[in-house]
Amino acid sequence: MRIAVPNKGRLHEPTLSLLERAGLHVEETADRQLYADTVDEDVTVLFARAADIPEYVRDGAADLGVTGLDQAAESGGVVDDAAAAGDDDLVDLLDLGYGSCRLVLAAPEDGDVSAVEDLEGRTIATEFPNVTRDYLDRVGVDADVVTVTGATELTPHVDMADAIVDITSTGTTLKVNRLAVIDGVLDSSVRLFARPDVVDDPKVEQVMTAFESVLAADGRRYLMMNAPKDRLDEVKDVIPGLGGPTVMDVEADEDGNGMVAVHAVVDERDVFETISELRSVGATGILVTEIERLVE
Ligand SMILES: Nc1ncnc2c1ncn2[C@@H]1O[C@H](COP(=O)(O)OP(=O)(O)OP(=O)(O)O)[C@@H](O)[C@H]1O
Ligand SMILES: O=P(O)(O)OC[C@H]1O[C@H](OP(=O)(O)OP(=O)(O)O)[C@H](O)[C@@H]1O
Ligand SMILES: [Mg+2]
Repeated sequence: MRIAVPNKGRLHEPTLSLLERAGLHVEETADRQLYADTVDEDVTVLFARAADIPEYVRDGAADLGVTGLDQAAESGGVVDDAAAAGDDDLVDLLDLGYGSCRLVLAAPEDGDVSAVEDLEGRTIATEFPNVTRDYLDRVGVDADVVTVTGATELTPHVDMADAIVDITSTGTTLKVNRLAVIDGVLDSSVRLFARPDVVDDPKVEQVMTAFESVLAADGRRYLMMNAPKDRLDEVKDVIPGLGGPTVMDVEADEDGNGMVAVHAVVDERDVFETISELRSVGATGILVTEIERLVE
């Protein structure tokens, strides 16, 4: 099975780190190599440009792809439900959470375009012509779409376009180019995409479970402690655990009081407060560790 992942750009590093955390270590390769093996002999990684990955998956060069929803939507149909997928659609299997950005319609701050309706018969420049045309159809506005391959923000200032559809995240690029957002076109983040015919493959489900386990571990911590047996109920009340803590008998303390070891998964935001509460109900030897993966 082949997974296509970004070969460079902002999505490259976080994707490799996700594969690593998911237990799919990618074997070292010389720079710019196109393929790499992983520790799983059935899984090969194929490095491609983020924008090309959807096409690699649709064509069958890869079975799975990791890239932005914006790129997948630009290349053709994307569905959430494999049962509803046409042959040429991609199935959006999993939101991997990073690469969050928005495709927006923007126009010069002091210009005469303040709503999409103002663009009737005018020109929009973008690196995403298909997403832009779909959007214009949706809102019922007839405008010309000009495709550019970069520096889109410049085009309204050189009379190439009246507005643009482009990626924004912090908003800095739009601001320095004196462009104001007029409408949202698409919310994007990095997803795991599959071809409809491989969705039920056990290997695909295995990769999905591995990725999900990494996402589930994010923001969670593992708490371990000893507690007096007779105060266990109070300890349990304090821990906002995942399906209740695990409790194991341990040796009695020097005074012969029964002790238990308590393990629990907690939200990292709760750790600070939980620890002082645990101490106040008699817990000792409290240990907090990171979780690499969590299969719920
Ligand atoms: N500013 C941003 N914030 C968050 N995500 C972004 C941002 N810009 C782009 N992305 C996401 O990353 C994807 C790839 O963008 P990136 O800039 O890494 O590659 P690229 O521009 O295709 O690289 P290159 O042009 O060098 O090949 C985009 O399709 C989008 O999903
Ligand atoms: O809202 P902001 O945080 O300013 O981010 C938006 C900018 O980020 C991306 O460019 P990138 O940095 O990838 O450069 P590129 O044009 O070379 O791809 C995108 O094309 C926007 O220009
Ligand atoms: Mg870029």
